[in-house]
Amino acid sequence: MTATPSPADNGNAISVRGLTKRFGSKTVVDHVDLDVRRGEIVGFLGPNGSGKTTTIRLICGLLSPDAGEGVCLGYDIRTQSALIKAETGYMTQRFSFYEDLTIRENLDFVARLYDLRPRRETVDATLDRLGLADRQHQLAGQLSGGWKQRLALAACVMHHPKLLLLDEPTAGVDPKARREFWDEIHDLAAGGLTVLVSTHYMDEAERCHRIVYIAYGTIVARGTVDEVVASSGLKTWVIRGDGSARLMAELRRLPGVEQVAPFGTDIHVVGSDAAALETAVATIARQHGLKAAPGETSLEDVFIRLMTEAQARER
Ligand SMILES: Nc1ncnc2c1ncn2[C@@H]1O[C@H](COP(=O)(O)OP(=O)(O)OP(=O)(O)O)[C@@H](O)[C@H]1O
Repeated sequence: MTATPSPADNGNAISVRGLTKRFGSKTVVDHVDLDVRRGEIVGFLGPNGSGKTTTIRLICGLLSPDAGEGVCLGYDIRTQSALIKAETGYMTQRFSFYEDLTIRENLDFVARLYDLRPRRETVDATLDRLGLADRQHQLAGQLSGGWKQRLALAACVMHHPKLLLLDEPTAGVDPKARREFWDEIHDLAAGGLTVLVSTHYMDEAERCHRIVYIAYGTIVARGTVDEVVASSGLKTWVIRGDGSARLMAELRRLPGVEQVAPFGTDIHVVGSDAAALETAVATIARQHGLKAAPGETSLEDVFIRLMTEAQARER
């Protein structure tokens, strides 16, 4: 397929403005602006039902927006969805295979579907590229979660897309397989592929070049992980040595304390009023003869705060 890409993308693989989608009376994507540079890995985070999947589908033209506009890979998301799909790999939350076919047979099926030629060489190259060659004759149904996911990724990149849209690709996959999957994603991005990936995992967010946080269909934070943590204005103290429920309950009652969470035998105490937080922590530490020290605010602390704020706005 050929078409002249629009010059309006300014080097971005994705550039959308005011993207809005309603289902019935509910607005699930609400004036979303999003830019993703070519070769960038952007993490898309947010609570369940916040609009991540819907936004991804709008970007690749699987759904049409009720309002808003944009370009993806230089093509208009409203009118050129076939061209976008041809150059995009989309891994959905529940990828499926023929369980009674081997890895090779599954990939061969996908290659036929997309009329990829030369088919045999394309499948061979994909098996090699994703480290699947040694297992090519294993039945898909007998693979572990990590290998199934690798097969799904292979099926998505076999046609050499320019953009990968990954919707919670590592749900239910063990940490080692997740790490290998992310190494693969970074290799692909280093080769020029652009990746937009939705996830609920903090460690995965930290492996993205940039993150975008969406709540109730609205983007409420974006930037590098450090930028998002810094812009939250949250401070964290760590009280060492007593993670008891009683101590946590006492802390929660004090002004300046917004979040209290146990980490082993430590307690992490988080708040946005630095002075009030320090007073609260010092009071409790003194009363109980415990040590307290300033700690690092985690991305998880920031996301919990963003979620709480978004819930309060919705009420
Ligand atoms: N086809 C549809 N018809 C009606 N409502 C829908 C449809 N698709 C999604 N929704 C609703 O839109 C909202 C956003 O859903 P979406 O799947 O985009 O969220 P998400 O952020 O991807 O969630 P999760 O993290 O759980 O995958 C949800 O309330 C969902 O129930």
